[in-house]
Amino acid sequence: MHPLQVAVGVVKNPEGKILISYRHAALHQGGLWEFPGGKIEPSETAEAALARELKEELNIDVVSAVPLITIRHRYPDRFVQLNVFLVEQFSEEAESCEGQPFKWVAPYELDQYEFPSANRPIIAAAKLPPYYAILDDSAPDLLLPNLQKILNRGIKLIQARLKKLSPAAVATFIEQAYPLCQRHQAVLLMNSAVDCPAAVDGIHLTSRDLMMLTERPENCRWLAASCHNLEQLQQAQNIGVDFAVLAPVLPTQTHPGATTLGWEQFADLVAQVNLPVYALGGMTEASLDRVRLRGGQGIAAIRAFLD
Ligand SMILES: Nc1nc2c([nH]c(=O)n2[C@H]2C[C@H](O)[C@@H](COP(=O)(O)OP(=O)(O)OP(=O)(O)O)O2)c(=O)[nH]1
Ligand SMILES: [Mg+2]
Repeated sequence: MHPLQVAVGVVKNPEGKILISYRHAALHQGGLWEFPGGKIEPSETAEAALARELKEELNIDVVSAVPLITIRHRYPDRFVQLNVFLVEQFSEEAESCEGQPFKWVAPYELDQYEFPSANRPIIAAAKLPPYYAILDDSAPDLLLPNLQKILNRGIKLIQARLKKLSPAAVATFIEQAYPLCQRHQAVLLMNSAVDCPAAVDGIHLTSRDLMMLTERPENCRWLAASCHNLEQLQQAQNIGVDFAVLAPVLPTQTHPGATTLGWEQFADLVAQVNLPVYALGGMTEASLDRVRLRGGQGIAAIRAFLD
């Protein structure tokens, strides 16, 4: 059976607030909040349906939309494919054209609203930025200067992969790095291979640690995982990981000679799970459009943000 095709917009205004609207109780999945959108007509592209729905529902003219995430979800009574776009460029002020209540909310406030169950990964994708920097300790003296470089570049999501440092050195690093990240409103995750002595914003699981879990660890604000194949991506989805990093997409200096997925397999794997997925391996900031066209959330990199 083919899913019902739906176009959905995560509309973000210049202050970074996101538009949510209330689904009338009589509708399928009614009485819940949603991102605006609706069914794609047989003759329409997803982009055209998105523009039409946002005009009909909110009188918004879409200027540009980029793919954010695609969700396939089976409700007891309906199988849907939600083709979700990020809309940061639009004209006209939003208004309620169908009498539906709507609100602009900060990304962190999205958790306070009840959405249809298919929306959980959409909310993660809406909160997550396009770039994910991996800070490694191959040169321990450069850890803080490199972190500063990444933050100055405006990167808002960072993983500390400190596999060589002693626990004491990790503790000292966090003492300095975490307040710095908070001042820049950046999220700091610690790789699960590191014995983390102090609180940060969450954990990035190695693929090995991911496969050993049977459920999501408690008290973990953000949970990410490294994946290399479908089995790992599915495990990440099953235990409720917020986002995954899929690697290596292209050849890289850090892993010379490793077998790479290539773009086609990246797209094919991403399409099989409902998760925001960052591409890692041979990426630069300029690869973002290519990743988005293949269903990815964005770019993860070790060196690309340090040049
Ligand atoms: N617009 C939207 N639909 C969602 C979201 N999450 C979710 O599961 N859905 C589902 C609910 C519905 O089964 C389907 C959207 O179909 P719909 O019936 O609202 O479509 P529409 O706006 O074209 O409505 P209509 O004119 O046909 O009444 O997608 C979401 O965040 N936004
Ligand atoms: Mg609608």
